[in-house]
Order: sequence, then C-alpha cells, then structure tokens
Amino acid sequence: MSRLSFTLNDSNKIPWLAFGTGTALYTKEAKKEVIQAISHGITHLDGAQVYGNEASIGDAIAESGVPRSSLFVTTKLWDVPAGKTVRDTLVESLRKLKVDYVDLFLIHNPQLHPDLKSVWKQLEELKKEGLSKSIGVSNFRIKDLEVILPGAEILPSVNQIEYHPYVFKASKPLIDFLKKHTIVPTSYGGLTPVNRFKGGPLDPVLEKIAKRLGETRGKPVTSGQVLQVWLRQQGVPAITTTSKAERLLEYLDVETIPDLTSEEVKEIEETGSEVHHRVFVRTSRSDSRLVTNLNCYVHR
Ligand SMILES: NC(=O)C1=CN([C@@H]2O[C@H](COP(=O)(O)OP(=O)(O)OC[C@H]3O[C@@H](n4cnc5c(N)ncnc54)[C@H](O)[C@@H]3O)[C@@H](O)[C@H]2O)C=CC1
Ligand SMILES: O=CCc1c[nH]c2ccccc12
Repeated sequence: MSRLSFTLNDSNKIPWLAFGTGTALYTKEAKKEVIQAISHGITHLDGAQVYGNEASIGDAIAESGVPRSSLFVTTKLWDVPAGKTVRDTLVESLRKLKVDYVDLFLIHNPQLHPDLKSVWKQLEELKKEGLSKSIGVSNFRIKDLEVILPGAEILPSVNQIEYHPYVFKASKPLIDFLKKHTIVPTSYGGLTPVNRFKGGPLDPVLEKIAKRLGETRGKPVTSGQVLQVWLRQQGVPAITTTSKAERLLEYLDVETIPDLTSEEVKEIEETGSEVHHRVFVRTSRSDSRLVTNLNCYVHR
C-alpha cells in the first residue's frame, strides 16, 4: 500500500504515487489496469475528460472493493462545449466515474480557455460546492498562473506538468514560482529519461546511483526508481502508469528507498541540463482546430 503523501495548500493530502490513464491507456478501456493498480496498493488515480476512459476508471473503483474514502481521484477539465458550464462537465465526469466527488479537478490545458480567469472562478465554486475536494491546474506556465492568481479566492493546489531531469533547467523558473505560491508541482512523464529518451547522458549517472543504493540496502534499485526518488525528495508527486504488476511493485518500492545524497541530486540535475527533451508538446488552437501531436503520448 502506498502510504506517502504530501500536504497541499488547502490542507488536503495528495498521495505521492499516482496511476495515470492518459498515455499508454489513452482512449483505451482501462478497468483491468486500474483494478490491478488499486489491488497493488496505489490509491491515487489520474484521469481526464479527454482520455476517454473515465467510465472504466469508475468501473474499476466500483469493483475494487476499496472504499471511496481511501482513494484519491483526479480528473481534468478539457474544453467547455457551447451551451455547457464547467460544472456540467464535472457532473458528467462524476457520473462516468460513479463517484459523488473527485479529490482533485484540474484545468488540463490553459490554451483551450480564452476566459481562463472565469474558468478558474468556476472551479472555485465547484470546490465550495464539494464536487471537488481540491482544485488545480495542469500545463500552466507562469504567465497563465499570473492570469488567475490576482483576485483568486482559492489558490491552485497543484500544477501538473511534464517534469524530469531533461526539462529540469527549463522548468526551474516555473518550479521556483510554484514554490513561492505554495502550489505543488506534480510530475507526469517523470520516467522520460529511461523510456522515451533512453541513451542520453543521464544513463550512466542513474546506473551508478542505482548501484550505490542497491548495495546500501541489499536489494536492487533501478534507474527508474532513482528518478522517482529524485522527484519524491523534492516533494513532487509522481504520476506514472504501467500494465505490468512488476512495475507497480517497482514504483511502490520507491517509498522504501533512502534519499539521494546532495551530490547525487546535483549530478542528476547538472547532467540532465546538458540536453533538453520535452516530450509532451502543448496542445494549441490552430485555424480554430485543436492540434495535438498525440504520438508523443504513447511510447515508441
Ligand atoms: N496533464 C497532462 O497534460 C499529462 C498528464 N499525463 C498523466 O501522466 C501519466 C503518466 O505519464 P507517462 O509519461 O506515461 O509516465 P512515465 O514517464 O512515468 O512513463 C511510464 C511508462 O514508462 C514505462 N517504463 C517504466 N519503466 C521503464 C523502463 N525502465 N524502461 C522503459 N520503459 C519504462 C512504463 O511501462 C510506462 O508505459 C499519464 O498516463 C497521464 O495520466 C501524461 C501526459 C500529459
Ligand atoms: O494528459 C495527457 C496527455 C494529453 C494532453 N492533452 C491531450 C489531448 C488528447 C489526448 C491526450 C492528451
């Protein structure tokens, strides 16, 4: 069972390890994989309206045998259809998820909302109504946050972003801004250096640290686990996914791995900063169409 959680600026707790359904499971029936994740002890489920599989998350929650109060369920607002409200979209998500509330409701992509301040105000009302325990954002840049923060009655609790050592240097101003405003960065794509961009300068650094940690604790440690310790040590929840039970156990085991030394952290960040690999391009409106490079959401 994953036990480690971080405290958000609204005093709610967010489990550090989340199971996501927006990449390998994007638009797929995900019930089996979500039930497997829950049964292995993952309590934080990361979904979104655009992933097309909220109903299968709902089926998994219903069939898991785990009480709703033990789970942390996230979904994300995509666009707001004409004639509908943000609330209408969340009510539809709750129907698909078969829950009375979500633990976290995020604005998925700021570039979809010319009226970003108004959308944030609607999320504030949804938190007050109790339809979402916490509210936050995703893929927000500093300039997007500067639109909603002035006059916000409720701060975003999280900003879910692509965060790993290969975007560390580019992300530093945003991470510092989030810290200043007590907004927790949550990481997606955190394993990019070992999956999408294996063969980069980090490989030998992660292998060396994994070897040291493995020898210290008498149990092997993987490079992927080193990346997740790097995130955990910063207080950054990791959103990951897998269909393999052994990977779930690998991710869960990270809670038992000691922190990296300050020298190891420095070496990961300096080596990661030698290159820049951002995988998840921003979706942006183009000729009034939403252009999204979906290829980057599934692994090569
Ligand atoms: N808010 C947003 O715009 C976005 C949110 N997300 C969320 O984050 C979740 C996780 O995103 P990912 O990029 O999939 O997470 P990730 O970077 O943790 O990668 C997970 C993938 O890496 C594979 N993997 C794990 N260890 C490996 C190894 N040693 N070698 C090779 N492959 C390995 C797993 O099988 C899995 O397919 C998504 O499902 C979604 O819920 C993802 C992208 C954008
Ligand atoms: O959130 C996961 C990846 C993602 C971000 N924007 C889109 C749009 C359509 C499918 C997946 C995604």
